[in-house]
Amino acid sequence: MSRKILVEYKNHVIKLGDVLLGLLSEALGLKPDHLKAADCNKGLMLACHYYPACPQPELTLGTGKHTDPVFLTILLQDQSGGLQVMRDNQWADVEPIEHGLVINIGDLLQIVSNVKFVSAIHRVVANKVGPRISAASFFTGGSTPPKMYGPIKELISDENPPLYKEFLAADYTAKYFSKPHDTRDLFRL
Ligand SMILES: O=C(O)CCC(=O)C(=O)O
Ligand SMILES: [Fe+2]
Repeated sequence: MSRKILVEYKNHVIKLGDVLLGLLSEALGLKPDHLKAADCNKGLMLACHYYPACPQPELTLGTGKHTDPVFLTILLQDQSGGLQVMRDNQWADVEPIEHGLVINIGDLLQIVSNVKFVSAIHRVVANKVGPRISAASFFTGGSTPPKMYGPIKELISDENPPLYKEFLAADYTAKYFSKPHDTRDLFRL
């Protein structure tokens, strides 16, 4: 991707992120700007993936099973296929839709929503035909100045006590990359 296209793409992703966070705020019964005001639209990171053709796809995976340690992921995938999401304890193919984007709820949105939203468990299977290319845009949250995140106060009540403690988004990401197990559990109350 050329630098110019990348900057243009990034600007579109930021706009879409704001729209999505507005809708997600409303879905939580909050004001449309709630998640944006909490800097959930900040800290955009782009990861471009290149999966070469694999001679023995049954022996490996393109990307192992995981959840994204972020608020929201906007994923652009080519037409190869291979992305799968866990649904009812089974892997379901996320069929590529031409010019379509895949939106993933990440761990941080699960935590601030106090599990009203659940982060998507997904993986990418290897493929004999290739390469496959994808570009993932991650909203990792506000880090300058560092910001504490935890279940949103308005969503907490006696019937819905907080399920997580507060933490810095950057600490969450650091723990995610240093521990082999489910990072969401590390912040459980
Ligand atoms: O390549 C893909 O479609 C998904 C990549 C992914 O899950 C990630 O970067 O977190
Ligand atoms: Fe992912």
